Order: sequence, then structure tokens, then C-alpha cells
Amino acid sequence: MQKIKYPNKENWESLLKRPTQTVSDIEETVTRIFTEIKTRGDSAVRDYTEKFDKVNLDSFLVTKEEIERASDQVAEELKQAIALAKGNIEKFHAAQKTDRVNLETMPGVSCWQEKRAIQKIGLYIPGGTAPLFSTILMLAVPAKIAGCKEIVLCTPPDEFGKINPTILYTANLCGVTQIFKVGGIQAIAGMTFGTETIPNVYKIFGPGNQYVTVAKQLATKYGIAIDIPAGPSELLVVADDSAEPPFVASDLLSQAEHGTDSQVILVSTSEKLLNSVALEVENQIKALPRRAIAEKAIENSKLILVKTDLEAVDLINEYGPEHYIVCVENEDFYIENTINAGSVFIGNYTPESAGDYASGTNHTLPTNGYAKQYSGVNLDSFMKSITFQKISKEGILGIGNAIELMAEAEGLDAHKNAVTIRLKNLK
Ligand SMILES: NC(=O)c1ccc[n+]([C@@H]2O[C@H](COP(=O)([O-])OP(=O)(O)OC[C@H]3O[C@@H](n4cnc5c(N)ncnc54)[C@H](O)[C@@H]3O)[C@@H](O)[C@H]2O)c1
Ligand SMILES: N[C@H](CO)Cc1c[nH]c[nH+]1
Ligand SMILES: [Zn+2]
Repeated sequence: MQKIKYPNKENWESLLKRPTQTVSDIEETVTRIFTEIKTRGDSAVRDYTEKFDKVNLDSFLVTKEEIERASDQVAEELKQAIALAKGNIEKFHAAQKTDRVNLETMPGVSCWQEKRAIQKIGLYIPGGTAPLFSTILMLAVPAKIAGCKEIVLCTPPDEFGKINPTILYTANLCGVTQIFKVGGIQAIAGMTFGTETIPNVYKIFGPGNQYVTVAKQLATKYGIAIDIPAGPSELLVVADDSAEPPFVASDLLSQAEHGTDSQVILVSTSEKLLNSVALEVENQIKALPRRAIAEKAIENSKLILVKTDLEAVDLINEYGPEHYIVCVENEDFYIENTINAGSVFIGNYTPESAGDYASGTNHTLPTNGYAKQYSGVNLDSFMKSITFQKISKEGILGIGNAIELMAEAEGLDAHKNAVTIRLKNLK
């Protein structure tokens, strides 16, 4: 990891740059694939699946038999772990339900707001280098609580045209309607336009690599809503001498192992802590099965020494990390001053992995600095708010003249007339 001592504020922008490619780097490829899938449907999906996933599939739809077989292949112990995680995610997301907002803004003018589920949604479940079945819990569980009717899932097949059994088991457990063996840009395009077999949806959810993330962003040009840009995983840890260096190193590596384009950052006012963690990272990385991936990500990663807690907080808010671990004595200061972050993990005994799997919070979070303007996925992501109003005779008498005057001032006589005609009727 590159160590940077007391960086100047003018250099923050380049210091805090992500290693990912930009939308413009990938957009041309994404646009080409979108155009082909829009015009050629399944046959183009098949071609791109062969090109990127190295398998030629007759059918993308996972069958009932495949789902049943998958359940037998998942160990009982893992099923119980999934059940525990599912329970916590259910509890935390069900608690996010809100009451209807109901108000009389003036006598006889009642306004209220209610939420309704988005009826047709698509979930992208990453499967390029690891089968992220935990992401199904993060998306399908709140979707069900919200009341989404049709839940389509796409995930890349392996070279034998198979999907990891735990993905199929979890999808079935969570009430996913249809599962398709399609990944990457072709999956997002399929759910955007619909093909002979893949239904189009109203909103696409889920993380993925850079191609998936840019494809989701492009889908919005075609009227599809997306959850958030949730690309390559990242983690920023702020720690002081109260932190356990081996714990901090293990957290940094937990996100570094996601992909070569992941980034992890350690910020501290203690050089001693930075050095101890760097040594620990070097040691722990050797034993990782995904060492090669983690090592690449560590090349993109940084140890940053700052002078004060205030400087640390400013730098962290400027970065807007997806995951943010606060492991310092003065934790309240950091928590109170957190403005931009996807999800925050506090203290020596809160590994980031807890949020990835089982604490109950959602792991689909904004990356690449998007925590400045986006929230992570939550119950509201699966719903729309609809406003209602009902005006009585008393109400229209009270509000009518203001509407008439405003409509007249905008030069919109038909708007004014819709009120005038009613007021006359009441005289
Ligand atoms: N931000 C979050 O909330 C969050 C959560 C979980 C995972 N993630 C991230 O998800 C990502 C998962 O990535 P992954 O690659 O393992 O799986 P993936 O399923 O996202 O992507 C695999 C697909 O990418 C496509 N692809 C690969 N190379 C391509 C190329 N050169 N051109 C076009 N398409 C190509 C293929 O179609 C393949 O099926 C990781 O970066 C991880 O950090 C993020
Ligand atoms: N850390 C990822 C979100 O960036 C989520 C995940 C799934 N499995 C393991 N981790
Ligand atoms: Zn993770």
C-alpha cells in the first residue's frame, strides 16, 4: 500500500481517485451491446454470453428441476447461516416501514402520501469471480417486504452453463419469480428492453463490476430506474492506537479480495498504527486463496497520515466511502461528522463482513464517491410514494382564489377555469 504523509488539500482530488474506468471508457461497448440486444433479442444475448462467459446456451431460464437439485447441494449448516442472516435483514428492513403521512393543509384541504411497491423489478446478482448469493438476501428480502410482485433475477453462468447452487437455493428461498443465466451488460440490456425470454422490468437493482454498473447507468436513458451505481467494492478505515492492527488489516483485505479494481484506504493520525497495519496486510495476504486479486487491489490502495481528527473527517467526507470503519477512541466525533458514507462500522468488534452478510443492514451501497448523493439500498428503494388529495366545498372556497390568481399570472386560463367553474357552482 502506498503511504502518503500529510497530503495537501490541493492534492486530495488525485489522491482520492478510484482505480475504476470512467463511464466514457466503457460506454461505447455498452451502447453497442444494448443496440444489438434491443434489435436481436435472445440471439444477441446468446452471442454475448458465448463471448464473455464462454458458454453457448439453448435456454437462459433456470428450470424448476435445477432449483430443486440445487437445494440438495447446499449444506444444512450453510442453510442455517442463510436463515439467520435472512431473519436479521428482514427485521431491519421491516422496521423501515413508515406510516402514511396525513395532513389537512387548510380547512377542507386534505393531503396524504402512501407508498406502493414497484411491481416488476430486476435483480442483478454478481457471479463473475465469486457467487454473491448474499446479494439476493439484500435485494429480494426488502423487495418482498415492500410487496413487489414480479422479481426477475439475472446472474452469469459458468463455462458449463450452470449457476452456483447456493444462488439458486437463496433465490428460491426469497421468492424470486424467474432466474436467468445471463450476466454482465447483456443481462442489464435484457431486463431493460425485454427479449423473447427475459421480461423487461421497471427498475434494476444490484451491484456488479464496471461493465454492469455502466450498463445500469445507460439503462436509465431508456426509462428504466436503477437503485444506485454500486460498482467495485471499497473500504475506508479510520483508526488510531486503540485499534487492533490485525483486525484492521483483515478488514482492508476483506474488501480488497473482491476485485482487482477494488480500493481500500486507511487514514490515521498515528504513523505507528499505519506501519503496523501495513505489516499485517503483507502477512495476512499470503494465506488468501484470492491473493492475486487482493494484491492488485492493494496496489490501488493507500495509507494516509493526517495531522488532526478534523482533517481526517474532511478527507473522508470528500472521499465518500462505500464502507467506512471507525475504530478510534474518539468515535463520537467521527460519527457525528460523517456526511458522506454508504454504511458505517464502529469499533474493534464490528468487521465490515458483518454488514456484507448478516447484521441486517444492506450491503448494496454506492461506490465511487456516489455516497455524496445516493443512499444504499433500503426498503424505500422498492417503493414509490403517491400523494393523494381531497378538497371539500369549504376547502375549494378557501383555496380557490389563490389558484385562480396564480393560474392567471402564468397565463393558463384553462387551469383557472377549472376552479372558477366550481366556485360559481357554490354561489
Ligand atoms: N457496491 C456494492 O454494493 C457491491 C456489492 C457486491 C459486489 N460488488 C462488486 O461487484 C463486482 C462483481 O464483479 P464480477 O466481475 O465478479 O461479477 P459480475 O457478475 O459483476 O460481472 C461478470 C460479468 O461481466 C461481464 N464482463 C467481464 N469482462 C467483460 C468485458 N471485458 N467486457 C464486457 N463485459 C465483461 C461478463 O458478462 C460477466 O458475466 C465486484 O467488483 C465487487 O466489488 C459491489
Ligand atoms: N462487500 C460487498 C459490497 O461492496 C458485498 C459482499 C457480498 N459478499 C461479500 N461481500
Ligand atoms: Zn464484501
